[in-house]
Amino acid sequence: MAEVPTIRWGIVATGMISSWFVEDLVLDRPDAPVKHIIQAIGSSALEKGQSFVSKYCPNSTPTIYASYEEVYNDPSVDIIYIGTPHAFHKRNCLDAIAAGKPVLCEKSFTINAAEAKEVFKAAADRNVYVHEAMWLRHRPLVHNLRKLLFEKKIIGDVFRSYIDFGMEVDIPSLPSTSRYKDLALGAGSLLDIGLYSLTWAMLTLDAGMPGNSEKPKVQASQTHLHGVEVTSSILLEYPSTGRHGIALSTTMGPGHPNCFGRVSGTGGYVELEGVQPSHPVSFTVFRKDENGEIPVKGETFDFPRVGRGFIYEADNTALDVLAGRKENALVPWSETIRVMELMDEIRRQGGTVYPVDRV
Ligand SMILES: NC(=O)C1=CN([C@@H]2O[C@H](COP(=O)(O)OP(=O)(O)OC[C@H]3O[C@@H](n4cnc5c(N)ncnc54)[C@H](OP(=O)(O)O)[C@@H]3O)[C@@H](O)[C@H]2O)C=CC1
Ligand SMILES: O=C1OC[C@@H](O)[C@H](O)[C@H]1O
Repeated sequence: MAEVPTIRWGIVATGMISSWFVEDLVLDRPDAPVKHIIQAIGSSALEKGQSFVSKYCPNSTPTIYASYEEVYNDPSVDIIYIGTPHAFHKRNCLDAIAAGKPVLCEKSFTINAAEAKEVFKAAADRNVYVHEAMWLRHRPLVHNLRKLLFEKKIIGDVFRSYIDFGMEVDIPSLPSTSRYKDLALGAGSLLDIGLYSLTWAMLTLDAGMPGNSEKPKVQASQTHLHGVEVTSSILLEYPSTGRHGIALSTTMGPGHPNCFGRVSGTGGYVELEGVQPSHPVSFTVFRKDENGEIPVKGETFDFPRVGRGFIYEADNTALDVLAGRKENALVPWSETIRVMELMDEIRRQGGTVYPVDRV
């Protein structure tokens, strides 16, 4: 068997997403194009780092640091993964870039577009790789669907997409330090989960993205509870095609248990399936028959379920870094800025302000 290249990850923070990401990195995959090594872990406390390793990557032997700085400066680390809450992403990215390390940083990339631009400017100045970890954009399911929609025109001309991300979070009973409640950490449904609904809408309405994305017009409304934005309802309209997107997010209650969205076309529709828009597993195409009728049973396209699905993003990132690229082709810097600007506008209309917006 041909030797595959190796990449050594430095994981910053030991919360939920870091555990999901690391569990997928260490999956035994004979067909993986890259060998992923967990080289270092950075945490606020050594014991947290130790317990993280024994739970999520017990067969790895990373160096565990009680600071993030030491991970950035470890010469045996090839790339940094940032899994802190939104409000820390700018600082963490800037620190990693200053150490000359490539970065894969969780979504939302920053709190606002100004912060994202600051990070990309620093990356450009230092000639360092940076990539927003919008894992959805790396999934084969998404590429397959876009091909069917825009190349094969399987449902004719797409004219509308409806995407709903509902997740019940009991904000009143959470501690004030929770990332779901603390505005200083970036709490709010839009940055956390509405971003997926927006991304899905863009993926299914704009054939040109990410290289030649069209800027949609946006109308939005947001509701707040205890000062935290808990419901965002967004209407997108694409000027060149008239296509509409309805992108929804809420932490007030769960969404549909299996179908989180629908893409409508002149020749039928596609149902998007999975427990949440962040975890799509299949889609079903309902096409008009020769009589112009939509059959009751559609054609389902199912996709392999490998871990939680982070491997596609992880492999692509590793291949970028090993090839010396500075941006990822599926999530280029311009696309991250575009989405952050859209979310800034949605928050402006909806009345959601974070402390850093005022700086
Ligand atoms: N792609 C995806 O599917 C998902 C992405 N995410 C994204 O990942 C990021 C983190 O989310 P999640 O893992 O759920 O968050 P958690 O609260 O579970 O973990 C965040 C970690 O960040 C570190 N941290 C540093 N400073 C603070 C602070 N003041 N308060 C809290 N944590 C701090 C801590 O690690 P330590 O103490 O070790 O330093 C903590 O464990 C967010 O950007 C979120 O949007 C989240 C879930 C899924
Ligand atoms: O990215 C995410 O997707 C899954 C959710 O559970 C989580 O809150 C969010 O950050």
